[in-house]
Amino acid sequence: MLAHTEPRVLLIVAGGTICMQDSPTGLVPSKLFLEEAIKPKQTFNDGTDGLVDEVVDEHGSRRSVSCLRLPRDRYGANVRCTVLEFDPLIDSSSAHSPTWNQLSTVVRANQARYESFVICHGTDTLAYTAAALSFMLKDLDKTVILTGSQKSMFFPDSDGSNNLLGSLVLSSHLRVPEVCVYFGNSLFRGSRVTKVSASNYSGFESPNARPLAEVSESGITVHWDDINQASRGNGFNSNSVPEVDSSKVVVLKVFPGITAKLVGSMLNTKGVSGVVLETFGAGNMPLGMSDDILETIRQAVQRGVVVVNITQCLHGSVTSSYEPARKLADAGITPGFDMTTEAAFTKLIYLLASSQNSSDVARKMSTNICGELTPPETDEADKQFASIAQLPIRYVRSISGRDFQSIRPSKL
Ligand SMILES: NC(=O)C[C@H](N)C(=O)O
Repeated sequence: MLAHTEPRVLLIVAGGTICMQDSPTGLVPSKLFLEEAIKPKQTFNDGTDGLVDEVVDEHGSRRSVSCLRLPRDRYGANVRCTVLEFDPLIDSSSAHSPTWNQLSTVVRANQARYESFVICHGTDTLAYTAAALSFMLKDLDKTVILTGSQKSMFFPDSDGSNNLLGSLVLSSHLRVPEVCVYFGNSLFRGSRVTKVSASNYSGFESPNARPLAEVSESGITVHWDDINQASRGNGFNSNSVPEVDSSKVVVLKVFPGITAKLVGSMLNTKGVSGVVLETFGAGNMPLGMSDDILETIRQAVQRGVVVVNITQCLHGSVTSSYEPARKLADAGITPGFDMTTEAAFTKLIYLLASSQNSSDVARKMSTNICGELTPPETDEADKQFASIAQLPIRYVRSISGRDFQSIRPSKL
């Protein structure tokens, strides 16, 4: 028989659809989330009444909060879940560096008392918060999982219960010393995710890195080899991470016909120290029409602005194959390889908060620091199939029942 244990998880509720109720002005976060959407559900509450716990909250104060005991699971554990609800709860479209600083501070301040952390967050900017925390908590030796939902847990057909329960179970049973996202039955690395659907229950993907774990009816598959185990240190220096400030970095998406004037207006904005340039394909932008763009970038880099080149494509990496990408590199742009916009943006913010030296920041932007980037030599982009002329055509019956028609059926 398995020993009876009570792993302790701190559930931090920051806001998002998962905790929203309808109002005359539209969906807004509800203060009744814990009392009316979580506590009455048997999967989250074995009926033990009156459990309380004391935590350090998002304002740095000690607060007495409710604690739930989950029903005994397959591994003999009654997970204990302490619930800290932020005040105010927010729609994540408003979340940026103040929220990231609060979340990082709460995890750090409470880390000694909990084995793991689950964060309920809106999906709109969940990928940004997950990436920001991946950098800000990279020395933490514990599992942090962000989750949310496309439909509120106040509605019976919500995906929230599944996402929340999965996060609590995975975080309390797997040692994954990373910031992760659990959504739609997949556990992703936090610095790799991006939101790909505004409504689908599988709303997130991690395009350039497979999930760390996947859940199906038959069980939980964990890709152990992919999980960061390296050099997380023996503990956690709570003074080691400065507060981050998202107002110092901008994202500029290149579009056909973009002008030097527009590029200049972003790069020369007062207070901007970093720019994430989302370019076409493998790192290109229209330089043929106007070399002023290169000159504008060169001057900004010389002034100490860090400019990072990432691709607008969901898959693949910035390379130096094409002339425009090489010219951008010669002008001082830093290749961000296969980082998502979310990872590049938050990494730049994090590095700028940690260092005054722009060439040091630029160098680290091209270096993998917590699994957010695939160095170019291991880039998959150039791997090719065998010639299509040599590939077998497999016979697949269509859903409508119509057979595949070949112009040479006898040869296939
Ligand atoms: N599904 C959601 O959570 C969307 C919501 N607007 C939010 O990001 O807070």
